[in-house]
Amino acid sequence: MTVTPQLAQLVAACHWIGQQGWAPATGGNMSIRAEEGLCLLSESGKDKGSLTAADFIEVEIASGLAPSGRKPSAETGLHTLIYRLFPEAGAVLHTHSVNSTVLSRIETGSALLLQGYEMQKSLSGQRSHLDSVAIALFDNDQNISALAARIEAWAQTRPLRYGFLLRGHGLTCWGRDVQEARRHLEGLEFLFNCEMQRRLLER
Ligand SMILES: CSC[C@@H](O)[C@@H](O)C(=O)COP(=O)(O)O
Ligand SMILES: [Zn+2]
Repeated sequence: MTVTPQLAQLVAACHWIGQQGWAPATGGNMSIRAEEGLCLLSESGKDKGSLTAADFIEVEIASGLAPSGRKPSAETGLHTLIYRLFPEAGAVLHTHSVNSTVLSRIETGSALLLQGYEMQKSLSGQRSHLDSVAIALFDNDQNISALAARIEAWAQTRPLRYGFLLRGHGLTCWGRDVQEARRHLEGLEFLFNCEMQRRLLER
């Protein structure tokens, strides 16, 4: 497989995610959009902090099938959903940090509201800490097709921007390219950390 600059950046992002402790024990999955209706997705069950370019599998965005017969992520259906919903999305990063896992359980509503933080401006298009950023929050489901259908239905009536949380599971976020997806991931994780500590201290 040709190692494009985006694939090289994705592999580097996976190593960084591993170093942050956001992909413990094979958790997490990562992908980029490729040519001709394909995406390149991490192979299921690997340690995502030590992936190489050879650990990424071509998957058809329309069908979710891997022509090679290799086994892409168990959460392939969420990556392909994002590429179908958002033509501008070029990279998707899914992580299992402690903060996203716990906060998504503490918050019982259908979105985590972030407001009052300068770091909201790490999210493309955000201009002020005075604005409110809603990160959609869905109940987790082992049936990925059912989960993807719920997320798709939500996105038909409400804005779905930057990423979404899965309750007790983690964060899936995206960007135009690996660089933007990585900035969104780092910004959101920083904001989750702040929000977690604010909720603990303000009780
Ligand atoms: C540690 S198991 C976690 C998995 O069920 C899943 O949530 C995950 O993120 C990784 O699955 P994978 O199939 O390796 O992409
Ligand atoms: Zn996961």
